[in-house]
Amino acid sequence: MSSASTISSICFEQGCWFKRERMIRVSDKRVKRLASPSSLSFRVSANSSVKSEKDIRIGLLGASGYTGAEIVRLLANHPHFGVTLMTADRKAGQSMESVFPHLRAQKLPRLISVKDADFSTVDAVFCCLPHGTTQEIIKGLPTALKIVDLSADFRLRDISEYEEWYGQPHQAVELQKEVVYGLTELSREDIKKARLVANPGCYPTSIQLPLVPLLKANLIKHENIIIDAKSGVSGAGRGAKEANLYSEIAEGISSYGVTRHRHVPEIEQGLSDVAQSKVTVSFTPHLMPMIRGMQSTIYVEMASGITTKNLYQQLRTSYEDEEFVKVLDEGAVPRTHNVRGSNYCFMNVFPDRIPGRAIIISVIDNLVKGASGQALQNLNIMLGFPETTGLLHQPVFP
Ligand SMILES: NC(=O)C1=CN([C@@H]2O[C@H](COP(=O)(O)OP(=O)(O)OC[C@H]3O[C@@H](n4cnc5c(N)ncnc54)[C@H](OP(=O)(O)O)[C@@H]3O)[C@@H](O)[C@H]2O)C=CC1
Ligand SMILES: CC(=O)N[C@@H](CCC(=O)OP(=O)(O)O)C(=O)O
Repeated sequence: MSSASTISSICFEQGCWFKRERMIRVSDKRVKRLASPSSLSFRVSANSSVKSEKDIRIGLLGASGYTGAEIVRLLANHPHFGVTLMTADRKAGQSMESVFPHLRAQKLPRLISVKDADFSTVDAVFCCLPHGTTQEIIKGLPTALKIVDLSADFRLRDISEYEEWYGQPHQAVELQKEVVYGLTELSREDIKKARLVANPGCYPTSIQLPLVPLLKANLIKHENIIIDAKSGVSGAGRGAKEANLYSEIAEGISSYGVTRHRHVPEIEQGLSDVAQSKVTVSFTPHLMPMIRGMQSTIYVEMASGITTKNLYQQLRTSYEDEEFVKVLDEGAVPRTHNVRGSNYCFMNVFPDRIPGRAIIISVIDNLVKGASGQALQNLNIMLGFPETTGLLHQPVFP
């Protein structure tokens, strides 16, 4: 690491001055490359003449979708990650500005097909492809790359469970063994060492964040957990589907995936791991007439002798040092409006009218903490940057 001292430029970030080499804790090889004066200035991406002055080159697979665009938006405020490679499917060949005019202020490479991408020109990849297409593609990427996959393709450890719930054979069984499930606040140490992180689904994020600390502390029962969850329509992606037309969504709500939503095994996997026994949940998602936002309302039975004050205190203690998970003041009701556009999860606990039961409400923005924000939080950790880098903006209200 001795060459790191040759790049000791001073940076101001999140209220502190850092020497640049303190923030870069990647491999020796990487630090050497960063130390070369020419590599510190401009780099040309493989697929266009766009250059990035930032020192980590990011590839974005599925950049023309909602989560891809959200990563680009967030990276505008990241001092180190510059997007130098972007792929699309139907929109390959187009400029990002034509697909997402709100991102026009950024200098971005043209969208290309995955098959034309040169991955030797990037340091890390966010994979924002539909589930079912991702295993095959990730399997072919250079092993030196750090990858955060936003799809569901690597979230389930049990291959047969994946095949049952996703209805297709797993294409990368060997790779699955090294995957770290990236619910950031609960797996930080593993994420630091990971090469491939499976970013959690939006519903599983909003549900596991409140339930994991309570199960770990044995404060709630493993049975009769009922989850009523609601999502904005952007959760379904940008691809055209009849069910997501304005006339189908506006002025109404609809349940879907009743009894068999594919997030059930992901939620149960996470909860069972901490409970150290099988936890099952009743989970019903709903589509709401809103663009972004997600609320999970969770009904639990408390362990014998436990009160909602105990649950509240446990959550407050668990998350007191967390930047992005906030347990609100007692009695305050979390609202999706208050986390919109941000990486926050707001939660609270309420006593049910029925003795022994509690109601937990958790809200996130499905596109940020539920997808792109948490993915950026994870890549920051994987590359040794402060995990809040590029994520400290305030929610947009209303
Ligand atoms: N939306 C959300 O709130 C969340 C999404 N996720 C997951 O993140 C991933 C991306 O979601 P989202 O951005 O919403 O999806 P979108 O449908 O908005 O975008 C999908 C992207 O993948 C590209 N694509 C589609 N099919 C293929 C293919 N066969 N080969 C290569 N590229 C392809 C599309 O290109 P083109 O536009 O050119 O067709 C587009 O860039 C999904 O796996 C989703 O489940 C996870 C958490 C939350
Ligand atoms: C509203 C809506 O359709 N939401 C998606 C979940 C989005 C998400 O988190 O999904 P992945 O597991 O696909 O990454 C769904 O229910 O399938």
